[in-house]
Amino acid sequence: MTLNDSDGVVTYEVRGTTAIIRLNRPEYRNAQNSKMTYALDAAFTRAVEDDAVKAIVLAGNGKHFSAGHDIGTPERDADQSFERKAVVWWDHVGAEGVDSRFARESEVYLGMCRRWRELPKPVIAMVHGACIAGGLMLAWSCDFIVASEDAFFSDPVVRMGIPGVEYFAHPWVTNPRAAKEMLFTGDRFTARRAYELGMVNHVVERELLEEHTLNLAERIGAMPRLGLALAKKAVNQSEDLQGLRAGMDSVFGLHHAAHAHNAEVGKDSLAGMGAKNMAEAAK
Ligand SMILES: C/C=C/C(=O)SCCNC(=O)CCNC(=O)[C@H](O)C(C)(C)COP(=O)(O)OP(=O)(O)OC[C@H]1O[C@@H](n2cnc3c(N)ncnc32)[C@H](O)[C@@H]1OP(=O)(O)O
Repeated sequence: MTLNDSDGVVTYEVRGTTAIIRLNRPEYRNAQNSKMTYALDAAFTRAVEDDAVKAIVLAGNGKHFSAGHDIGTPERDADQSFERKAVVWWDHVGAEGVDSRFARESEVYLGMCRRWRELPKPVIAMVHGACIAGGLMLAWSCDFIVASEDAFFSDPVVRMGIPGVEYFAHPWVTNPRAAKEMLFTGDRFTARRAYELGMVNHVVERELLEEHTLNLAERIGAMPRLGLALAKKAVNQSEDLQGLRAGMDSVFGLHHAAHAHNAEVGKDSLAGMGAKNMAEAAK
């Protein structure tokens, strides 16, 4: 069964006991706007609610897994025009200052990724090509990351004056020194390096990526449902006791200090550099 959301920015397919959700803006390297994020949320919900689905795979169509947040396509989000869905009480504090951006990023970036991390079914990120900034957030909120040899990972947003992506898991999914290297240099970490750091579970040849990931998902899906859900919660709770959740909350404030600084000096944090300049700077 294959279903597309109304705009096709995410596709949904079930094979065996595995739901495969794919980011689908290949022409923009799967740059994420709110339309995609909400479509992704709907796809995850669909997979959770389908009793026949035991595990979920998250992938990207086209050359790359994801180029991160949309910082320049015609459909990119604008804070003031964002159609808020859940953070309704923020609607009552006006929309002239930081509130709009804060509401949007709380919900669409940090909030959604945390919600997906808590899905009661196992989720595997199947990563090929670029997995940059907002792309990391998606991969990190999954339980496993399986990467092809050509995959690379980076968080280059210090170039925009921002201290890392909203879902600030860097020191937990790697280690503090590697996190600083990733942030201070903006360098791309190869799949092998990410594997050595413990960020990635398996690295496989590109041609074998899908087969390997789907086999893994089916194998995991054969485990008892409740056992899996509890084991997932157990590990997530352990990470939170090691400070992940509270750390992210505290860094979210620094993130917004950076946005406020950029606004104060007359820059647009994200669109300011633009995707082309970011791509050029990373070479
Ligand atoms: C807190 C912030 C969080 C964030 O996530 S900020 C976003 C950070 N992301 C980046 O810095 C990635 C920038 N993009 C790249 O480095 C490269 O791209 C890639 C390595 C991902 C892919 O390279 P290649 O395969 O050669 O494609 P291409 O020709 O550079 O891009 C194809 C089209 O996709 C657009 N695009 C790429 N990334 C983004 C993006 N993140 N937001 C919006 N558009 C993007 C380009 O501009 C271009 O578009 P056109 O065909 O119209 O020239």
